[in-house]
Formats: sequence, C-alpha cells, structure tokens
Amino acid sequence: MDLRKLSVRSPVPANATMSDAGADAGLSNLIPGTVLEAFVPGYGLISRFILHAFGFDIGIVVSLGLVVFATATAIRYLKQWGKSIFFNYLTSDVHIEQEDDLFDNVLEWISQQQMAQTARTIKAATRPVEGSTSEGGNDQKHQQSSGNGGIFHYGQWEAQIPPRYEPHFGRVRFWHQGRLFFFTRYQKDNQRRSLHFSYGKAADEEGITLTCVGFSTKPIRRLLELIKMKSFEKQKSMTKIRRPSGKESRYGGAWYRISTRPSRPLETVALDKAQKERIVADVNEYLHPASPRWYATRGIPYRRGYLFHGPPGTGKTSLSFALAGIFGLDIHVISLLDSTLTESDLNRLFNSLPRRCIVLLEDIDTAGLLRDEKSDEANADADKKSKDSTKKDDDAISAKDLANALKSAQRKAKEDDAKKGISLSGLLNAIDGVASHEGRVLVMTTNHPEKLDDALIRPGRVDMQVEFKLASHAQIREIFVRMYSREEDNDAEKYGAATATATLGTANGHGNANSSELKQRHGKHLPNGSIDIDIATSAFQDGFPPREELEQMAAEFASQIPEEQLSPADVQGFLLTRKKEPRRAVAEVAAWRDAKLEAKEKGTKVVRFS
Ligand SMILES: Nc1ncnc2c1ncn2[C@@H]1O[C@H](COP(=O)(O)OP(=O)(O)OP(=O)(O)O)[C@@H](O)[C@H]1O
Repeated sequence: MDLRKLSVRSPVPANATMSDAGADAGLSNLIPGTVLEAFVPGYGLISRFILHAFGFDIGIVVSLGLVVFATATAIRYLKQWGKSIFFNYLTSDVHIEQEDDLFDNVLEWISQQQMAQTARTIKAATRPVEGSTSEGGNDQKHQQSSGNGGIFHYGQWEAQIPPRYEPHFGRVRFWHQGRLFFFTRYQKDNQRRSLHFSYGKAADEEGITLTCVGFSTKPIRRLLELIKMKSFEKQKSMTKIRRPSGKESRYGGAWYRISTRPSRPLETVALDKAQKERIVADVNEYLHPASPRWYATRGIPYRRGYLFHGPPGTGKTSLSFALAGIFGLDIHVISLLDSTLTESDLNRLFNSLPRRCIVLLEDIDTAGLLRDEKSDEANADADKKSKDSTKKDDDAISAKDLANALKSAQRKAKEDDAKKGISLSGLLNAIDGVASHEGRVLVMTTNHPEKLDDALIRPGRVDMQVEFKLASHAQIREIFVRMYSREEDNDAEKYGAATATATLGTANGHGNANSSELKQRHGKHLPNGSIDIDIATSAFQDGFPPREELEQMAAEFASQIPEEQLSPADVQGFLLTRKKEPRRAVAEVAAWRDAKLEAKEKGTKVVRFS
C-alpha cells in the first residue's frame, strides 16, 4: 500500500488544529488522534512535524502497529487464560519432591523418552559413573582406553560416556500408551531457596509435577508404578547407601544418598555357614509382612537390633552390606565419630528413616559414650603429672601451677567430649525414640564390646550378638578360592590387560614384561627361587587353575597362616597385590606371614614386606 498517496489524497484542512491535522487525516481515522496521543505520548507533535516536513501522515502506520500489538496481546492473553483454565480445571497433578527417590526414577525414565531427545531446550547432565550400568559394561570403550602398554586411562574412559539429556525447567508434553501427559520441572519457591543459600548451599532444590488430562490422578499413579518397577528392575542388584546430610543442610531431609553400589553377595563374606544362616533367618523372619502384627499383639516394639563385634577387618561392615543386598534394603550409615553430629541430629535421623531399612551404627565404642571414662583418664593424667612434678622439685612448682595444670587438663577433656556430642542417653533415646518404632534393622558394630554400657546392649536394643573372629583356616581357604575362581576370571577377561595394571608397582603389573624380567623382579621377593612365579604368571595367562588344583593351593596357602592371628582383611590385602598369581601368593605367604606377625608382636604398623 502506498501510504504517501493516501496521505496526499487526504490533505489537512486549513483550519484544523495541529493535533487534529495528523490524527484525522486519511486512514489515520482508524484510531482517532486523541486515542493515539494517549497511547504514544508526544504523538501529536511528532506526527505534525513529519506531516509538515515530509507531507506524510504516520497515523496509519501507528494505528496498524497498535492494532497488531493489541491483537497479539489479546491472543496471548486468551492463550494463557485458556491454558490456566485447562490446567486448573481439566487436569490432575502429582508432585514429586527432589528428596524422594521417585524424583531420580522419573528423571531417568523421562530422559529415555523420545521427547527428551527431540525437545529444543534440554539439560545435559554428567552420567554418574559409580554404580551406573555403564560402568564395566562397555568392553569396547575399555579397550580403547587401554592404550600405552595396557594402562587404563580413567579420564579417557569416562569422557566416552555420553551425558544424560533430560528436560530442563518448564513444561513439556509427552504421550504414553495413547495418553497425553505433561512433565513440569521447577525450582522450589524463593523462601526455601533463600534458606538454602543462607546455609551456603546452591539453590538447586527442585520439584517435578506430572500432569494428565482428566479428573483423576489414576493414569499418573499407574505411570509412576511402571517407572518404579522399571527402576527396581534396573537397580535390584544394587544397594543404596545413605549417610547423614552435611551439617549445613541437616535442617530438612536428613539423609542423602551417597552411592549406589552392586549388592555384595553373602557368599563373598567368609563366615561360619551356620552363623550366617542364623542371622539371615532371623532378619528374614523379622521382615516378614506378618511380623508387625505378631509384635503388636504381644505388645513388643517392632524393632530388631544386632551387635557385630570383633577385631578390625573381620567382616562386620561387609556382612551388613550383604544383608542389605539380600533383603533389598537401603543401608543408612551413621558414624558416631562424626564430630558435627549432635543428639538432635541423631534424633532427626532416626525420625526420618524409611519404614524398612538397615541402620548401620559404626564403631559405637569410640563415640562420646566413653565420656566419663575419658575425663577420668584426663583427671588421672593431670594428677600423675602433678605428682611427678611435685617429686621433682617441690619448691619450684607452686600450688597455683598445679591447679592450672589440672584445670587445663579438665578443659581439654571437656573440649574432647564436646566435639563428640552424643551421650549414652542421647543414643538410647534415638534408638528407643517414638519414631524408630517400626521396622528398622539396627546393626551396631564395635571392636571393643567390653567397653559398651550394659544399657546399650540389653535385650530389646540388641537382640543378637555376633562375634567376628580373626581368620580361621576355613575362611582363609574361602577367600583364596574366591580370589582366583572363574567368576573373577570372567572379569579379568573382560578388562584384559588393563586390569593387570591396577597393581602397578608390583611386578605383575607390567603386562609386557618377558618371563626372564619377571623372574628377576619376583626373585627378589621369593625365598625359594623365582621359577614358581613364572609358572604362576603363565597359569593366569593360559586360564585360571582348575578348581581341584585351586582348592589344593588354597589349603596349602591356609596351612601356612596360623589360625586367628590375622584378619580376613589382611589376607585379602595380601592376595589383592597378587591377584593374578595364585602360585606366587602360595610361594610368598610364609615370608609375608612372618613379617606381619613380627610387626604385630612389636606393635608397629610397618610391615617389612612388599
Ligand atoms: N569375613 C570376611 N570375608 C570376606 N572378606 C572380608 C571378611 N572380613 C573382612 N573382609 C574384607 O576386608 C575388608 C574390610 O572388611 P570390613 O570393613 O567388613 O571389616 P570390619 O570388621 O567392618 O572392620 P572395622 O571394624 O575396621 O570396621 C573388606 O574389603 C572385606 O571384603
């Protein structure tokens, strides 16, 4: 359209005022000049100027612009109004909090849907390596990352794991089984976020809303059940481990998941078979769905407590994890050594336990329960010091100095206690508290059962005590056989030469070394020559020893270690540095045993053996 012509065909009347002139000319009548003046301040002045200078009436352009703008706004408004009517009155929602496991399950599921791949704005997240199925599952990538003479480069391997793409904040729609759903991801309200900021944590608290069309949440519930089942299928062989949240965020969700790791099979814990069966049967009976009623009708609190006691490295923690795996329970680990843990934290942690789980309270003897004993020790120390110094020079040390020494020793003891924070009564309250009445399995571990207060281990708090001993011959044989059995072989084949390098620093780490080099290097350690080592290496490379031979070797190996002198962890540690060389392990065990026992006798931690 030729606007100039239009304005020429509609000259301004001579007697028109300046504002009327522009406003009323030609098609500018579409919107009267006075109205335009109201919308665009100074419009009259500008239009008159342009009209006089160029003979062109801008009224039509401005009018059209305003009409387009008004129409677009109206459409947008109507759209929003329609949307809000739709979402407020015609749909149903289910909200999921970030703290809940479902949050991750839904996010994982949604990130595998078509819409998450094709959406124009998505969020990329680094896939967690720990416990993920990608770990260990990609042989080709493993091999690619094993350049440089078989050295496995973790960074390179990790770089090849593609990120996870998931919907970003906002709403996206998706279809599932012929139904329309909406997925909304949002950040939590400002109040909560600012609280997080004030605790120094990033404002990453999020939530998810799933929406479906209709007046019932049933389709969403069905979808969530399906997602839960799928996640379970994926994670059924995994154990979730939770620890208390950091001090700064302990005000809310008290637990956070630190990792998910493959469940530990019970067979991998070398323990007396009958003992293991007894524990498993006991936990199984306790967890049975009929048990809560049984307990309730007899007025017995529905809880079960176990005390695992024994020297370090004898399998207390390992058995707890194995139990969690067998019964499909999450494991909640609390260390009473955590100096930031207060009694109210402990209460809150017990309050927020799920209905069924294992709570692992580690090293209960080392926590603040020793408060009185400690301060007694400190007092005794101060007394002794004062007596000694009195003996040395009665005149030199004044009574005031002695009082000061005593005071400072007491202050130190108090500080030590304050750091620990949990008293016996605090712990008992948490264990017996109203909130911990249902369904949890409490496992307490200690290296010093004799130091525990009777109240802590009375029946009702501890229902079964299990003693873990230093390694017996049977245990040593079991650990040896498992270390070199075919199941391990499978892994070894999978990882190829790369795994050999995991023991870098030991001779067998050098995958490319020839046999004479190996003989030389190993010969240093061997009391009886190096030829065995060479055979051992080739035995591994040609395949693991047959079962019968392995059992014989295990018996020979075990016979060289005195019973109940070394822990299973010690034995495992020794074998791990020879994890492809059973014969070398047998050949070197005597020297290692002597070094270990000597160190133990001397009370030194340094073992002169490599
Ligand atoms: N009985 C066992 N059978 C198999 N492996 C064991 C056994 N005992 C210990 N180990 C191994 O030793 C390591 C340490 O074991 P674990 O942490 O279970 O010992 P712990 O008794 O809990 O020690 P601590 O008292 O120091 O906490 C683990 O790698 C585990 O595999």
